[in-house]
Amino acid sequence: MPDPVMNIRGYQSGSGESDHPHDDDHERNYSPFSEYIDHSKHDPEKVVEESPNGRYAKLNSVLGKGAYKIVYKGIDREEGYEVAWNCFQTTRQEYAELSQEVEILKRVRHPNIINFHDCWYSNTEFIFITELMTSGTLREYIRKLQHPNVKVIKRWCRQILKGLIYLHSYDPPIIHRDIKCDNIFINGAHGEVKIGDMGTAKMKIGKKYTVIGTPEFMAPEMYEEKGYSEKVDIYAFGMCLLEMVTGEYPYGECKNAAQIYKKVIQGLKPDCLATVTDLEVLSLINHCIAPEQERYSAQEAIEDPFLAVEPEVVVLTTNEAKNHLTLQVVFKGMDKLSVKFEFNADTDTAEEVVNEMIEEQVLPQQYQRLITHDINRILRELAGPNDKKDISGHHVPNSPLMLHNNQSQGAISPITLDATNPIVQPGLSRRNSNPDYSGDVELPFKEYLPDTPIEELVQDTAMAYHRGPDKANEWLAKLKNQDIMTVGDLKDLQDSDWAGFGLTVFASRALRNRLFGRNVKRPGAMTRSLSHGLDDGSS
Ligand SMILES: Nc1ncnc2c1ncn2[C@@H]1O[C@H](COP(=O)(O)OP(=O)(O)OP(=O)(O)O)[C@@H](O)[C@H]1O
Repeated sequence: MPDPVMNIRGYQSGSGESDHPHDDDHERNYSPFSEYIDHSKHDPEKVVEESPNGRYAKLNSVLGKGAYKIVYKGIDREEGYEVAWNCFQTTRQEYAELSQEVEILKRVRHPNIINFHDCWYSNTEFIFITELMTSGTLREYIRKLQHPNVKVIKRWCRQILKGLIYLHSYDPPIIHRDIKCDNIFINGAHGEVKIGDMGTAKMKIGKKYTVIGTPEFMAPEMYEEKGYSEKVDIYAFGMCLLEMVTGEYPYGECKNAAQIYKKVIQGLKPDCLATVTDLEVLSLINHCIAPEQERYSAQEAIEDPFLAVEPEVVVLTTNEAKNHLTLQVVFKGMDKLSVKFEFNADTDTAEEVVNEMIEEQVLPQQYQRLITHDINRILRELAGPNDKKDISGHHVPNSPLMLHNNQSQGAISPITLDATNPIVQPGLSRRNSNPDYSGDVELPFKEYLPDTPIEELVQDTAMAYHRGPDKANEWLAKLKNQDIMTVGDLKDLQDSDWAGFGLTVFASRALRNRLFGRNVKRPGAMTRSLSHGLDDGSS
């Protein structure tokens, strides 16, 4: 086996400074920066070079230098915004070999990955234009904030993982190979986090003394020449998280790459791991730096309890009597799921409605207690100090605020919208996991003749609301139990008759909407709305 230490890229000192101890090597092969250094003395806004097509201009302003490339500020003349102009020393032959990679990079588009706009070869350099990041790297931020608070760390982690989920979902997966806090950039006032230094991993492989990663962040399998998978990015992410929470560079106790290598292949963890006291963080790090077979995927990591987003219930509208409410479950900080539903304080209880939403797979079970608790809090606040409840939890209608109403108003509208991170719901096809999908009825309105078999209505409804055959059969059994055999049998029923079927509020609403044509999607009625009630009268 070749000496792996000779095969990894320039060791960076544990002090966390971005020095490049293999400068010798660079000097031997080329001197990428010396010809540019004096430019900083001149006007930083001066255009010093243009792209072959004239669209991009390089300004006389260096944004940063790494071991391999020098990055300048540039301008996209067509769009009128600033870009990063990256110069990477390489041969024309190496550049030609990269053409396939480059085509892939051009197609990579994700809010948590730095955009790659264009590239060309010029005068011993591979030049590529990327999105410009304005606020430095995560590593600089960690140093600046000293100990970033847990909320900030969670926000960073979710964004990095969303980027990784996207890259790893390619077939074959795109492996970054050099995830570390120096390659994760922060943008602007909102603290957007993006993965950078994309696609240069392959280029670096060709360089002497270099490979693929940074020793402190390299998974054990990367040191062995047996091949590795996208899980190496998760290992590196685990090390980034360790750096975020401790402020220390992992394996800072090691003096050189050889020492790190020895520890990593023996399964010895970085010393600073022992200083992590928060058990949730520790568990997530351990799942990320575990041996490859046991290691989390990016999706599993984002679903880890440490990163789970706690839902909150908000009141959207209430009537004057404050007994008919429109509530919404919001998952703050994550556009994962939002559920709007109506709640009749006289006839519904938080427990029943939440159970129903879980039963209908509109809400994940794990939030049952939290959401129930939140709805009850809202009810208490709305009812004020004189509120009374009966033994079943229903509001007693002697409260001056409460009007009695026998009709249950609970209608639940599932909305699952996030192009990059769709929540997985049985019966909800991936086809629907795009931002244009409003989560409700997809079939066109249909007039059912009275002698239409009840099966047809039930099947259409289940399909329209993305419920599987199991649900349809369950609804059908309940209706048939009450001798409902045709659509005609249902049409003339009163609300109180519907209550006798034992269907959930959701199922009754869905069937009635389908039957009577409320809220049925017609061509052009698709909205971009994140929240779309079953019974919101929008159509
Ligand atoms: N898109 C960008 N926007 C703003 N600044 C950037 C951008 N990309 C890189 N830089 C700056 O240039 C510096 C060098 O870039 P980078 O670290 O990616 O180079 P590298 O040669 O690939 O280095 P290494 O492999 O050591 O990470 C960064 O530290 C950063 O300051």
